[in-house]
Amino acid sequence: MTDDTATLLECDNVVKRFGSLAAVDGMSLTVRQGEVVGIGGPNGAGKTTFFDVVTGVTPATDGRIVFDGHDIAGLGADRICQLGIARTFQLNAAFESLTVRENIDIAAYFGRSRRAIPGIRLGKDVREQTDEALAFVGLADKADAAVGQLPVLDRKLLMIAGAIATKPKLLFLDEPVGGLNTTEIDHIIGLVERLKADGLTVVLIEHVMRFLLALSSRVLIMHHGKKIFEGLPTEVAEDPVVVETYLGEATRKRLKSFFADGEVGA
Ligand SMILES: Nc1ncnc2c1ncn2[C@@H]1O[C@H](COP(=O)(O)OP(=O)(O)OP(=O)(O)O)[C@@H](O)[C@H]1O
Repeated sequence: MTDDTATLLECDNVVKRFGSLAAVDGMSLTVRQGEVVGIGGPNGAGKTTFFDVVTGVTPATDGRIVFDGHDIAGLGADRICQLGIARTFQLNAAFESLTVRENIDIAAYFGRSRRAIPGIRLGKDVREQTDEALAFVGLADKADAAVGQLPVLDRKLLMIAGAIATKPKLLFLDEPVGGLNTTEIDHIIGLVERLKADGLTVVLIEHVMRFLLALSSRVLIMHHGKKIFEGLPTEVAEDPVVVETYLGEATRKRLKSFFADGEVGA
């Protein structure tokens, strides 16, 4: 990573309180163009809340968030998406009664520019973005299926397709492989590798360490709303505080062998 790489996102001392609980407690993060930043940490550490604040799902209590030259703290999720940050959710988020294609059409239509309702008219550009996103994730054959009938992997792919149909500059993935088996995890690793190869900047949350460490160029570990570690994937299991608060000794050993010979369980 060179020093002159463009900064895409700058979060400075971000705080989110729910009553007396500081779910995010002074998080700072810089994301540069083309990076894949992985965020880990125990349940309740504040990872999703941090995503929610940056993507406008919930407003920050305090702090500065600048994306691509825009001060986005306090903007709504629709506006932030239109500026170029797309995201997926930990749990399935889709219009259940609509088809796969209709879901992606909605993302492509509303995710790029301000639109008025009523008056939806899907232009050629929207249809092309939808087709492109469906083909990219491998859901073209299921374009007309009702979302409610999809298996777990396809539902994850649907969320990713919706996100990339907005043509983002920065993609946030919240536990993209939660609940998937090993083969399915490998499938999503391949997909994120292709997004990386296309130059997309990605920030991801994941508990599955082999996913997090295989894809990330830099890793952050959160605990009690704060960043307790930031460094290279190879350094995570060497950090005594991370081992103590999050990984445990068994995972530390598995990760050491992962970097020694490329093998680790989920
Ligand atoms: N809307 C809310 N109101 C009150 N407390 C909340 C709300 N959302 C989250 N919290 C609390 O904030 C803390 C951080 O939660 P968050 O979901 O961000 O953690 P996380 O690191 O993403 O956890 P996990 O890995 O389990 O998804 C938790 O204590 C949670 O109970």
